[in-house]
Amino acid sequence: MESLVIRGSAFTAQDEYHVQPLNDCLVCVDAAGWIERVLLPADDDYDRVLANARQHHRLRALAEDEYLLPGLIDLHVHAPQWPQAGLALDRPLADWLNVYTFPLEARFSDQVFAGKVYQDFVKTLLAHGTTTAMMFGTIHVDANMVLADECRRQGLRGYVGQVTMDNPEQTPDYYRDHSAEDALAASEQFIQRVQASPDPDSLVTPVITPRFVPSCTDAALAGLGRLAAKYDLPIQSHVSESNWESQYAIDRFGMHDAEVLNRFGLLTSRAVMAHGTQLTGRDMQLLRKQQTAIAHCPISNIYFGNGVLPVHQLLAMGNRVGLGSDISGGYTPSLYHNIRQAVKSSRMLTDGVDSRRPAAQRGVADSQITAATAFYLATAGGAQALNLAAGRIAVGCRADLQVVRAQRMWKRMSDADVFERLMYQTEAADIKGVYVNGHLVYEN
Ligand SMILES: Nc1nc2[nH]cnc2c(=O)[nH]1
Repeated sequence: MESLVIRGSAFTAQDEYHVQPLNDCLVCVDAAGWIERVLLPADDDYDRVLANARQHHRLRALAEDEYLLPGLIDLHVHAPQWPQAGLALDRPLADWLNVYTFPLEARFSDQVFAGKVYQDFVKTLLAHGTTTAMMFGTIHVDANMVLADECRRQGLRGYVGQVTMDNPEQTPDYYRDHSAEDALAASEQFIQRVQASPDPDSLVTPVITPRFVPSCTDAALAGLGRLAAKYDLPIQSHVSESNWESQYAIDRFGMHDAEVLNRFGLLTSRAVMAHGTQLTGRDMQLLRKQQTAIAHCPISNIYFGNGVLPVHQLLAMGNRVGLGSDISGGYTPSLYHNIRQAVKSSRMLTDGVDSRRPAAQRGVADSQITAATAFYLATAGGAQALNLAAGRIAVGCRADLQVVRAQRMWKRMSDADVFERLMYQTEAADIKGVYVNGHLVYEN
């Protein structure tokens, strides 16, 4: 017997390029939080299930201007950077890290401060329709436990990483793991504490998190590769984010950072690498071979990326791609804003931006993506990257869902028009309810 039935019209990604509208459907959620049936009005059981849910007060009937969508999956976000979202984005990456980001992250040695920030941050993600987030924490085990606990308390599906950064040449004295051994011990301690904490809904997963190649010694990278294999855990890092970062790996290792990460066992089918704007064709093939996903962070990439990720080409090659807000390289926690930017950046990549060149030589042909593809990245693509049964309104997926109110529905619109309106105009105020594992975790 279902414990919740949601009646209304819905949209879900059918594949990388198409959206499936589900008009006036019933989404039936079982007691364990899985979608067990999706019924359309023409289905035999529809009237019986509807009447039954009504009778047992298990029905949520959406208003005419409300739509059901899968919860969004943020594949790359730095939780401790929430207090500086929207600051200092004119600085180059290395400068932004040293002057703004490292001093802020160092403050998370204070658990009270961590508690304040993480409570607000988790609430804010849910309020923007994000139901799963893959997050960097800091180097502090206790503060990362505060973040893990906050995810469980508020009902966010959280992938939480104990950050490793032990290279004295690229990290400041006041914010660094003292040695590779210390860093690995802290990571293992965090893994064991998360895994020992009660978590009936399996909401929190620890993540192996080398910050990026420059901030880690060889010993730390090698040890993290071993820990990921020992505990069979997801991995997150940055890859080829900027010209500077790419060149750094070439200077230190004589190879690209994707190859470095692979050499240390850090490119696996459970790994998610952020940005990738400077990946070469060979790097992309390596990621595809390893089934390592890329977290596309289109807003952040404008500031730090020195280029646009060719999403269309990556999907056509069979690479796994999802979407990330990259708070605070990106200024907003809204994946809706990132969906829009993903489409806009892809169009600029196609057309090029220097109008002094002949039109045919300005851009990279056939790079544009549609809102349907950007929505795929933020839902089903993210779920695939995490090997998670979620991100779609379909039988066998977790009931991670959001109810969104569409704006200005004064004229009859096709399903395609309604979908596009939702992608381009949804703001946090329009998100009326959010479910994770079938539990209502946010209501507006
Ligand atoms: N965007 C971004 N890139 C990084 N590279 C290393 N650390 C960071 C970070 O915090 N944000």
